[in-house]
Amino acid sequence: MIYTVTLNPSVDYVVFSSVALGTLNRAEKTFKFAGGKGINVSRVLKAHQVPSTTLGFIGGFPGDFIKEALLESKIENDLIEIEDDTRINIKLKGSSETEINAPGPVIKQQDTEKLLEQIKQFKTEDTLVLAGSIPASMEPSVYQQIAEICPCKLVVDAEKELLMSVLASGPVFIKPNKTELEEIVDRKLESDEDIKHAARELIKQGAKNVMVSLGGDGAMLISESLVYKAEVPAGKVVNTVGAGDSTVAGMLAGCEQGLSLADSFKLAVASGTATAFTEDLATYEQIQNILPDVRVTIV
Ligand SMILES: Nc1ncnc2c1ncn2[C@@H]1O[C@H](COP(=O)(O)OP(=O)(O)O)[C@@H](O)[C@H]1O
Ligand SMILES: O=P(O)(O)OC[C@H]1O[C@](O)(COP(=O)(O)O)[C@@H](O)[C@@H]1O
Repeated sequence: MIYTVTLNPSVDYVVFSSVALGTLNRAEKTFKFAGGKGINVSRVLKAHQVPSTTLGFIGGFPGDFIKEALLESKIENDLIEIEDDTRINIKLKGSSETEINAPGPVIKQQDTEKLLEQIKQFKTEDTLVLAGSIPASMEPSVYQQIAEICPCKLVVDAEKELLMSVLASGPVFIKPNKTELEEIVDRKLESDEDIKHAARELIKQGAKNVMVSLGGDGAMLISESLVYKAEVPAGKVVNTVGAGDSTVAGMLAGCEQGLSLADSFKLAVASGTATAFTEDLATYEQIQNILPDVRVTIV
């Protein structure tokens, strides 16, 4: 089983509107989606017909919205109910994309312990996807703690210290975007060669594979001995929220379906791009339509 863990889920409130600060703006259209990185990974895995169970903390009316959405999509969950409200993140789609992600609810120590107990029960053949930020009330060491007790394969998509803290546990893959990788190595990455070297620094610290997403420039997959680059087709970008999560889900789906590393990577990038070209997360058909136009090469 694939378990996705989202410590800080969100309702994503997507607002298509021109934005002028300090005055009234009227939106053209709005959408509410069940979000947060692990939840998005589960939703796109579902599109690939790969089952998963989503874990984490959920509370209040935004929590009810997310549970309802998971139920509707027939995604299993073992979410822990908390008293505080799950956050609402604002995604403004004007002439450019602006995001405001909230800090998240208060998580009590006893609830963190419940989650750790759930994770300890996983089997060696399971996969745990640990993704996204942690609520401001949680200890930053929680990712490291989870990685250390996790008895199965680990996949991580998170920023800076959270990501760094799990490397020693040997995640099978991690997915920083280029900006996140630059922040980690504390320098600008101008070329594929620069990205490769930066990714290999994380491999030296324990990561098995590093998938670096490059927005409209596609992605790179770097391991100790190989480097793949994927280029994406041109298209109309509608909403990139969840594109990175879709990439993670596509990679997992490919591996789960027994595809080669290169073909899994191709499916990952097609999944990310298909999501960037649509309002919500991509459907199976949208991903399949993009797939033949993704070009993967060894660099
Ligand atoms: N402008 C775009 N055009 C085409 N594909 C895109 C675009 N932006 C994102 N994607 C796709 O989504 C993937 C993840 O996007 P990225 O922005 O790098 O990740 P994150 O959402 O984690 O910041 C990319 O590797 C690519 O496949
Ligand atoms: O946990 P964080 O880092 O605040 O990110 C949460 C946000 O990221 C998302 O999961 C989207 O992530 P990506 O665009 O990186 O795929 C949203 O659903 C959510 O609002």
